[in-house]
Amino acid sequence: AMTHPLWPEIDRVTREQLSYAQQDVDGGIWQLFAEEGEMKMYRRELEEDGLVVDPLKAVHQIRGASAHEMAHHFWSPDVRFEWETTLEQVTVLDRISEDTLLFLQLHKRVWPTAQRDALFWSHIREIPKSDPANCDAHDTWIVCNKSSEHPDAPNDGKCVRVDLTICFVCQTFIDPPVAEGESVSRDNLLTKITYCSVVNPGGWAPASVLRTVYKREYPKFLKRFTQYVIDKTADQPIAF
Ligand SMILES: O=S(=O)(CCO)c1ccc(-c2ccc(C3CCCC3)c([C@@H]3C[C@@H]3c3ccccn3)c2)cc1
Repeated sequence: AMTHPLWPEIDRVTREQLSYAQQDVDGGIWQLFAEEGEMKMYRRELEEDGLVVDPLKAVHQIRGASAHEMAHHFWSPDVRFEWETTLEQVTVLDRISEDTLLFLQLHKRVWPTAQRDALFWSHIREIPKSDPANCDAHDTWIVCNKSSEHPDAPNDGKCVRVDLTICFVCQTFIDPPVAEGESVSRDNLLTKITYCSVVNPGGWAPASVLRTVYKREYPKFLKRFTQYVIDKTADQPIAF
């Protein structure tokens, strides 16, 4: 709840990530490295202590599912294995509040690097209409994932612990607009997605291997995830 010791960090980081996600990808610092249909993926080449960190920013737009549906399925532990292909284990260590969970994830080993795990809080919230970040969207949702500590998941050296900050921002526009009182169909839902990720691999990994994995895995993940939500919600009433 709001009184949880992590709450101030969760609130601050979520706000910071929302504004970071909404900054335009000016061609200057961001390098377009993948483009498929409406999906465009950018990265910045960045190394910290010789480790590839390469911040990533992806923008995508889809029809047929709402911002709430996209954000909810990205956040929900129950469906994670239905779309995430790089995980071996997912554990929810703590339910910090109704909309904030503490995850421990074991990632599949990326040869020849050591196996990685990730310990992070995951917070979902709707951005109120009054918030200027919402601009003219029908609804705006954000999921923010940020590495954290937890007594039940000490960094025991069996795995290399990554450090990650991730945000998944979704905005739904009703396009074309429908008259008051008219029902909205799924075809009218135009949802814009911005996905930002900074993953520090936490220990040595060859730059060439990581950059190859990033180039392969990120486009695959965003395409697979969005299609999964569209398919899963197709015959259900729209959840805004
Ligand atoms: O958006 S999320 O929160 C979705 C919840 O799972 C998330 C996304 C990605 C990661 C992640 C963690 C570790 C690693 C590497 C680092 C060295 C060896 C493994 C990677 C590499 C980049 C590749 C990758 C990219 C996309 C998806 C999965 N794998 C990614 C973690 C969380």
